[in-house]
Amino acid sequence: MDNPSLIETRDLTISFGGNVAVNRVNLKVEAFTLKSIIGPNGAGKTTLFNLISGQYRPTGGQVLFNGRDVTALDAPRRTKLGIGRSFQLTNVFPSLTVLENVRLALQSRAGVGLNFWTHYRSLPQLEDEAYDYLGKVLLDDRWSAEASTLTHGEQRKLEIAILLALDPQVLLLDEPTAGMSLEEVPTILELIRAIKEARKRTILLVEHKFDMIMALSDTIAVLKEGSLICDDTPQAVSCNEEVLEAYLGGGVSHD
Ligand SMILES: Nc1ncnc2c1ncn2[C@@H]1O[C@H](COP(=O)(O)OP(=O)(O)OP(=O)(O)O)[C@@H](O)[C@H]1O
Repeated sequence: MDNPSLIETRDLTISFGGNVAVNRVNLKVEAFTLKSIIGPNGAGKTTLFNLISGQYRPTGGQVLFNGRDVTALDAPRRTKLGIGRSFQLTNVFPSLTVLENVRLALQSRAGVGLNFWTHYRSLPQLEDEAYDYLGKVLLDDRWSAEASTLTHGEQRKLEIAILLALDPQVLLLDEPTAGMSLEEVPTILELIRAIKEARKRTILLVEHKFDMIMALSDTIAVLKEGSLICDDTPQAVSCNEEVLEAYLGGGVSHD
């Protein structure tokens, strides 16, 4: 038998009241590739992410990770398996410094937990490593700042550094550059490109920035009103009639 896709959804569905936000979506994400999920506003992109990461339970269908059915697992268990998702602020401790936040992620990955004292010897090493992760998102110069004092763009960078420090097999990036200044965007773009080119991680990306999607994606999945209407190479997607129609009729945001 062929190797299973790293992530697969089968007829994945969720409704909120009468509103079917994700409708029988069959998606395959191959290991070490970057797939973007696009679609007009309200198409179900973030909801699909929440279903894959375990934040939402589907009303129908399955999520498989490495061939294993993980539909019944909650988000922390899926994170442990290797499905990592950055959440705006929910995994940032506002009163700790930027460096401490990343160090905590490294400690949780290493299973060191929050007990600093019994493991004090490893702290300098973890701090060096945390500092390196901050360097990757160009936030090292803010290492000593309290997280609550960061600008919106800096907070997003910190979330990405935390996610990288957790070292998941799959990175779910939901609009990683949202709220960033124009000068900050290229850093994140280059970081995602470097992660992709290292071919050690699999990336699922929701983005509205079209140029970024075209430049980075191996494949692009297009959602419209909760349904998957196309999943193909950037070139094929860009000339797909149904996709063009979905956007022309659906009001794509060009931010
Ligand atoms: N917790 C929820 N309760 C009720 N409805 C929800 C919930 N989460 C999502 N929805 C609905 O699901 C649909 C899809 O929303 P979703 O945020 O996934 O779209 P999106 O494609 O990410 O949109 P955008 O590009 O604007 O971020 C919308 O109609 C939204 O109102």
